[in-house]
Amino acid sequence: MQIRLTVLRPRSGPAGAGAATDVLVTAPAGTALGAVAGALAGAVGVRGPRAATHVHLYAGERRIDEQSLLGHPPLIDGAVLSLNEPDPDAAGDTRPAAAELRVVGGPDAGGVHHLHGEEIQVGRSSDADVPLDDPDVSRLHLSLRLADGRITVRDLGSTNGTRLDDRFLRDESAELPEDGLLRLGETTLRLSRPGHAAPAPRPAVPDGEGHLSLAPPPPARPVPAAPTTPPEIPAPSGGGLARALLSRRRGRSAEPPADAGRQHAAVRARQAAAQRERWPDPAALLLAALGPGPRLWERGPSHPDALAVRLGTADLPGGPGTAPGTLLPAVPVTVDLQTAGSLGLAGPRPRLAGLARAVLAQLAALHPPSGLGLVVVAADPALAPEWSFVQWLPHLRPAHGQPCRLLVGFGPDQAAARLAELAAAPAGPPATVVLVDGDAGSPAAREALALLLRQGPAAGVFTVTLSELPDRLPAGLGATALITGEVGTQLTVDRPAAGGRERIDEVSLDAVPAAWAERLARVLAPLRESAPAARGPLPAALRLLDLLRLEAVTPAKLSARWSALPAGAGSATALLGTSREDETCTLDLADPDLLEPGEQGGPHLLVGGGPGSGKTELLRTLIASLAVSERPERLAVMTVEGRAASEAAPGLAGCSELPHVMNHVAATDPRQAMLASEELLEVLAAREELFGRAGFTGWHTGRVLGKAPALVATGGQAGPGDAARVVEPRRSPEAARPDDGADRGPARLVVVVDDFDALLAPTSPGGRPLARALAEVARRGGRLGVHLVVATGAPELTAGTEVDEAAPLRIALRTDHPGESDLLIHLPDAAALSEDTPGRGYLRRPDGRVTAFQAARVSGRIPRTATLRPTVVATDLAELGTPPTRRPVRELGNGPTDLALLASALQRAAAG
Ligand SMILES: Nc1ncnc2c1ncn2[C@@H]1O[C@H](COP(=O)(O)OP(=O)(O)OP(=O)(O)O)[C@@H](O)[C@H]1O
Repeated sequence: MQIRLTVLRPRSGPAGAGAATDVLVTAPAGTALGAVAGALAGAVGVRGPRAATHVHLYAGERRIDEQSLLGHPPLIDGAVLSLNEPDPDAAGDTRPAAAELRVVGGPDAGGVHHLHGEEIQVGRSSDADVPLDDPDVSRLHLSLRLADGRITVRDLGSTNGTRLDDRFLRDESAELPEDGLLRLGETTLRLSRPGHAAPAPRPAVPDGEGHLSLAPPPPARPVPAAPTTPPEIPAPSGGGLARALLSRRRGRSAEPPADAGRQHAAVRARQAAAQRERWPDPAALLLAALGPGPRLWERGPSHPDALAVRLGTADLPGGPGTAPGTLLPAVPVTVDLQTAGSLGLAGPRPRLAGLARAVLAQLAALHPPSGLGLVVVAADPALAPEWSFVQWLPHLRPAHGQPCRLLVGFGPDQAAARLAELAAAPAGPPATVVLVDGDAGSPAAREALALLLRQGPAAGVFTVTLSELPDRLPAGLGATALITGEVGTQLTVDRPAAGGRERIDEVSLDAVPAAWAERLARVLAPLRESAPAARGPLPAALRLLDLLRLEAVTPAKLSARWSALPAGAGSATALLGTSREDETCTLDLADPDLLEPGEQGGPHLLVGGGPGSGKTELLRTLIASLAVSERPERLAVMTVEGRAASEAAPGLAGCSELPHVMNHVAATDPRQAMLASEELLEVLAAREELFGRAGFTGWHTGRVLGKAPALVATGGQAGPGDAARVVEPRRSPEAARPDDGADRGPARLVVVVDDFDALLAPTSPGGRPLARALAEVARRGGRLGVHLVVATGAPELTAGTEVDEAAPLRIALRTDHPGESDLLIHLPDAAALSEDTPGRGYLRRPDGRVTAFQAARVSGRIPRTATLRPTVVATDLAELGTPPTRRPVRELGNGPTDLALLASALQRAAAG
């Protein structure tokens, strides 16, 4: 498990007080805070002998018990821990508030202020109860008076005045209605009752690994259409039904003019409200994230407003149903990135940065990471701190094997790398938005950016570029938004429109402060979408022996299991690990229901995944699990190693000690490979001859019922053991024959191949014939009781081979690219699996069901001596765009592996 936290140094301490350090904590699931508390203190420079024992950590105002588990709230991604004292900034206002004032637009947007007391002053001064960073707002601009459940607003003689909805307030007070809009300077405020009509929060379930699994959003809300028809007017009082009918028959034009005016005003208000609802303001975004509410991550790739960003508000013409010349007050001005392809933002730095933060914030809050990836590039390293908040956004995680910790390009090298990656092969969720702050940094990066501007949109990559000077924006942008100045700030938006282009002047921009953006990003940091196939927590790691209830494995327990098995063809059931839906994840290679009609025997299994995803361990687990499920006379295993094993990567060699494993083939040895391919072909031929049309299962069933088909004589000696013997050449026959001398007929044979892709390489001398023999097994083996389990590290190489096509059981462990996952399980999901959880994957069954599972381990050491050492490493913003240093998994202890313990018990059970 890895979680990213921030540690605050005590404010009351010496130099550096209050400084924050971001850290990456790596620890096994179940680690308590106490195990890393000293290291967390060390990360902010508080060291010494006292550090480990006298460290107190607070989340906000609450002290965290040192027994609290890492990965569980509050110790989850994005958390801020303060050392030895509560975080004074986190003191929440828990008093019930009469009303809420939201900053819905302007240069300091996003704030949500709870109103307490009788009089609240709003202004630019830091002494104001609601301070606003807007140069066009007076120091004390207006006051709000709360009395008798009503709120009145009064302008305090401000320079630029105050507007309440449509009216300028001079010296008089006016009542502020709910949803009333107050406009002062460039800022727009809206009054609302706290919690009023607040949607129920969506469940966000801790997964124990530092994340919260977010329940899917409720079914897509229809996009509120702008109302066009005036509302129905109630029948005039006293007129009765006849008059109402008459007025309707006469049509609306028959209404008196005063009513028409009311109707138009109502339509205008509804149209404005619908547009504001459709394009939420920054304060609404923050509340949706904090909920988390239904609007969080509401825009999947097919959402009608996907990738449309709100840049500010303006008074825009009303739609049909409003009087000619009507302006809708303070309605959102948006740019649809999918239509425009690219967007350039230009203007003075503080406002520009605030606007760009608002753009990124709404992309991240409204779009799920599965539908949108974000990349942030600033070739000028001095600009990087401006973007530090993006490190908390889950949309920047390199889910597709990009060589970096985070999808950022800070500094010229990283900038060039990110842009080149995107220009070469835009890999990512359905869409990617790349924000490029300033010049791209190098000729190559500029070229890549130009290519992205031209060709990116067709590949789902949309660019937002920032420049202080409009003429430094790259050419060929689809839309621009130019900020006019630091005072009287306005935006001029130029965007595509039906039949051409459209320019909108006098737009009040939405800009959000850096602290607001960081707050939103930290709220989003731990959230993960619960994929349909991966709902609920999976354990980080588990032990096969525990899962098989063989914590203390003895020959007697194994013999007892085998004795309970019915006679007949036997099974080939393997318990692989746990899955959420079924608890245990089991597959049966002998399941006759999974075969085509007329076939008997069972299907084959294909396993794929990137380097270190846990393929070999999964094969070992499967072999061990098969061995526990069946006695060796009825189930034999042949292992094939496509690549040379080494001490560090022993491959399947450890399985050779299991009495079921008849033959271990190193395919890198051409002679062994050749012999193995001949043996396999002989097995198939001998079994076809022996079983005839009955097939493996029919033949065995017939024998149990005393109706065995006539045995075929081979070399004068007839016997069902012949077919089995051809796969037992490396072992003494006694090891495979039961002591009772009973001849039970050929065993079911499972051929387990690791690194199958290596067999297909032109440089593999023995590989080709072996691959051809395996293709024959794939084609003919199922009904003969010969099953294939094949692992590939290169699904693109093995796709389309007979082995691939004959495998209705399919597993994808973590892949480097969604395409590889798709080749394996017909879903891209395995590309999003973390490198920190080897053995995690998806199993696709022949009926199309896909189950997330965690494979159990069998080659670990017994748990008491096995551990991962927790580490705390300070992260450096400048390094986030560079490849991560992989920490080798260090297992302590030197006891026997579970596989060795199991092999010894199985050998004794088989012999006894
Ligand atoms: N189910 C599991 N649970 C916990 N750890 C695992 C599991 N499977 C694998 N690992 C860890 O991941 C490491 C890599 O596993 P493994 O060698 O099986 O991967 P691989 O996909 O075969 O890699 P490669 O393609 O490089 O051969 C192992 O050393 C082990 O520590």
